[in-house]
Amino acid sequence: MSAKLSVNLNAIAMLRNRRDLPWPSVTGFGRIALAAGAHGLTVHPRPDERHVRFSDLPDLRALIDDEFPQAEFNIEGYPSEDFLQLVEKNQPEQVTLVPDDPSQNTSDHGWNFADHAAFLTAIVKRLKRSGVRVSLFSDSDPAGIASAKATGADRIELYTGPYGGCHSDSGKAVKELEKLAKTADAARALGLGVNAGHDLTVDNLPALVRAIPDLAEVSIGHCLTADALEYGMATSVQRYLHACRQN
Ligand SMILES: CC(=O)[C@@H](O)[C@H](O)COP(=O)(O)O
Ligand SMILES: NCC(=O)COP(=O)(O)O
Repeated sequence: MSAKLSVNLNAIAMLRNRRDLPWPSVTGFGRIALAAGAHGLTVHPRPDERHVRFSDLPDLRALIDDEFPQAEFNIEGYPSEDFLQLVEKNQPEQVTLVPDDPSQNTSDHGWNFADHAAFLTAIVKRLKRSGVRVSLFSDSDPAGIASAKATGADRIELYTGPYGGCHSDSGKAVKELEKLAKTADAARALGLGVNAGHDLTVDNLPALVRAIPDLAEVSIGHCLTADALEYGMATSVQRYLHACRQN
């Protein structure tokens, strides 16, 4: 049982955007993630570019092509015309369509597949013409999966926010996990692959992977970036202390 790991670079980009300086480098941290064994990189460009910028995408595409050709690039977002053109220009291996409003702080729900059937079907058709794998962000709702399949998509990405939000309530987490597993079962039965993401952590990931044995990929950014800061802090302070001592 193992899922592929795609590292989401949005949190790194948000930190970089605090100042007009090139660090932390989005491409640099992408390189570190892939060199450490991550299977891919994820970005979620939003219309206001408050996280990853559109100009980051060609650099990430080139990083994968030039240095890690076995890795995958996953671009997530709401399928506006601008987003679709960004995808077509940067040729990711996978695109994940998310029903985000531009004003949303972060993604907080999946598609209502029945309500958006015609819209999604046309977009999936357009994207698949350029050879990209298409995944659709999905709530834990087995009843919606037949409509997801009917769009022509290849995979769903299970929205794991409600599961990740149960970090202090193990009983609730078990219930969320059951809903995720049932939705994954419905997807598998119809031949859809299953990805998952949002608020996944080192602590809540093992139970998810056990509950969905054929989970293809998880994309993780927020907590992984928090962990990177925590586990890199002591070394960084030591380097700065060394730089302070110049006598
Ligand atoms: C679809 C999804 O769950 C992620 O893309 C999530 O929205 C991360 O994006 P932010 O880090 O920009 O919130
Ligand atoms: N698709 C989910 C994703 O890319 C990362 O979500 P998060 O770990 O930043 O919550």
